[in-house]
Amino acid sequence: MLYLVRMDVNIPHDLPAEQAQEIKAREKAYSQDLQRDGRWQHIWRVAGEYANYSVFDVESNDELHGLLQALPLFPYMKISVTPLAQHPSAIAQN
Ligand SMILES: O=C(O)CC1=CCC(=O)O1
Repeated sequence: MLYLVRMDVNIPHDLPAEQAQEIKAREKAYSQDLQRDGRWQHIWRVAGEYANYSVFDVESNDELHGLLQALPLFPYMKISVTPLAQHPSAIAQN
């Protein structure tokens, strides 16, 4: 199942810079592991915003929820999820 996910990141200004850097490093490693195993298919920066659009390919809502909840930046994110279905005019199937 495919999901379009938007993540808006809002790190509090009073979080120590070193701690923020450590969380971002863990976020990157976590994200890249999921990209390598194919479940995090795309990640795009929203131009001009501290936000991304991502596409996940997972088995269920519960699996997606588990992956998102485990994001190191999860406590500092607003996340919106859009389930994707096939478009009848698409020439490529996912
Ligand atoms: O910077 C972001 O958009 C948040 C994020 C998600 C995965 C990652 O590496 O950074």
